[in-house]
Amino acid sequence: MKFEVLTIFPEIIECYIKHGVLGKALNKGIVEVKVYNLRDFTSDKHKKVDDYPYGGGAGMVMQIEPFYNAIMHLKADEKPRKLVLLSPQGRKFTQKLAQKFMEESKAMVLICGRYEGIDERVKAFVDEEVSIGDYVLSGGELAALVIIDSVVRLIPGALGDELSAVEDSFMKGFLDYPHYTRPEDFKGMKVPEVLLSGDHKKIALWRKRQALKNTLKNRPDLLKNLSPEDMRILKELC
Ligand SMILES: CN1CCC[C@H](Cn2ccc3ccc(-c4n[nH]c(N)c4C#N)cc32)C1
Repeated sequence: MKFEVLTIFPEIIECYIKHGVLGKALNKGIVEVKVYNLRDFTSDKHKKVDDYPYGGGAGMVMQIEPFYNAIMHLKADEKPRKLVLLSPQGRKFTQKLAQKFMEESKAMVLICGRYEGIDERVKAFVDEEVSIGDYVLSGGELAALVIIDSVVRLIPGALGDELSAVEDSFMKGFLDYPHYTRPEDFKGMKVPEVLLSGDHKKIALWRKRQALKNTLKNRPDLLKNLSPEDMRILKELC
């Protein structure tokens, strides 16, 4: 899968993608990320990308020309790609949408604005407008990284043999169970006995109960379409 990112801060993207699962997926050739600086698609000597808003108001708005020039440059190879604009006005990004992007797109262009936003006419050249959540960020780059990270995790082989995104919370429809590692006793805070028992059936049941308990407490909205067994466990918790 190929990601092409349009931004005025390429370093934000370039720094993050070197690390962790994403860095390994890049080294394996499972994913490719190319970052384009929108200033390289300007036509003035000052590489200007913003201007005052028509109609007045605070702040600056990003001009359409650098976005248009960059998109036309990418489209010159005539390869199919999904163009995604990151914006607070977009549809909510969820695990389900990450799965859809992974399944349907061989290449994605992630378009990152800054300032007060971008000229509305850019939307005529994009396929999707996506928001990662109901809070205001300073630009689209963090959102682009969230999308890249969550989509790459779903690519077969990206997590390595021992791990799988299938086990990720949100994929299962509820939150994750608690995790513990050494030491067994930290200042009197002990690891739950069941995790030391070696009884895998008991451990699995304990983890399921804890996951459902966490979900009931923090994200009851996720508790839909539970299996009869999970519903039985949930009822015991209520
Ligand atoms: C005061 N203004 C308000 C509107 C947004 C301005 C900053 N900005 C400029 C471009 C841009 C792109 C995405 C996001 C963003 N914020 N929250 C999310 N979930 C996003 C996503 N995806 C934010 C952005 C600041």
